[in-house]
Amino acid sequence: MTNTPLLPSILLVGCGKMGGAMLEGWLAHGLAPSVVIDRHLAELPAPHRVVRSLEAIPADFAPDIILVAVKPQKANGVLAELAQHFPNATLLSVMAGRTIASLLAAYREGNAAASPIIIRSMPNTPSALGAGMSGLYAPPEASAEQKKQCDQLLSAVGKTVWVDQEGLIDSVAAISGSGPAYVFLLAELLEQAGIEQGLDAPTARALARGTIYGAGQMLHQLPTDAAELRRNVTSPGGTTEAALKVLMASDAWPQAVSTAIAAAVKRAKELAS
Ligand SMILES: NC(=O)C1=CN([C@@H]2O[C@H](COP(=O)(O)OP(=O)(O)OC[C@H]3O[C@@H](n4cnc5c(N)ncnc54)[C@H](O)[C@@H]3O)[C@@H](O)[C@H]2O)C=CC1
Ligand SMILES: O=C(O)[C@@H]1CCC=N1
Repeated sequence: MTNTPLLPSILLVGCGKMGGAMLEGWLAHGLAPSVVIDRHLAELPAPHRVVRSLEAIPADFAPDIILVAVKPQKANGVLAELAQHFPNATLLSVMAGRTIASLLAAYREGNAAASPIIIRSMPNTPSALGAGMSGLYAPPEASAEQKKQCDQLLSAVGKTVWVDQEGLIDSVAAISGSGPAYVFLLAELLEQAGIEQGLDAPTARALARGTIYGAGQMLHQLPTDAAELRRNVTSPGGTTEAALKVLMASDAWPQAVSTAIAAAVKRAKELAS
């Protein structure tokens, strides 16, 4: 654990792939005493605790932020239960698609008098390595302190951007929330193509992964436009140009990426309630 100040205390509801990735990063940064609810997590280093249900939370535990990281389709029951224990909580949702209005309605199913503040975010799994990229949206009624605490949590595991319209969180989900999967697919396809071209599997894997890492580092460290970095690789009449003619054909990557992102945004809208 480092000497950086403690992050806000959290009640993390759902410690799967995304909740777990963030928790890994937070534990490395120093998290105020926090509680995780998930049936699949065995234990946590003290002073943090894992419990199986809300009833098992210590009565005097009052988290700064309740972070909801269950599947969007499974949230309603959890929210209704949370509302009975924490009627005026600050909730940070990482759930794709689910709107603040739908989350509030589910909360009030459990306690009609509940008045939580709900902030939405869309992190990604590189958060586990401190290399996350998150978007956040807060409604006008959220206080500066509530926004600051949510930003602190996500900044501790990567970079953050705020959007000023709730609907744009769906665009964030499509680009950076789902984005690591697109990059991992590229790694798979490059590796496979390397094998097709005669490389042995470990060599193809090392080349594919090392290349994505190196290109990512260039994008991370240099202010240069991606297009210029691409042109720097592309010798006139050379090998890259031959490959890019295929990939950059209007019906290839430009169309496929645009259509894929639109499909992700559409799915987020379908998950709204
Ligand atoms: N996986 C990713 O890369 C990202 C996921 N998200 C969002 O994160 C949320 C979780 O997704 P994943 O982590 O991928 O799913 P997951 O299935 O890996 O994790 C969900 C976790 O919630 C737990 N859970 C289910 N019901 C519960 C309950 N009533 N109380 C406490 N825990 C409960 C499950 O045991 C599981 O560990 C989703 O809403 C998703 O939209 C957001 C950004 C990226
Ligand atoms: O696939 C999903 O719905 C979640 C949200 C972004 C990444 N994983």
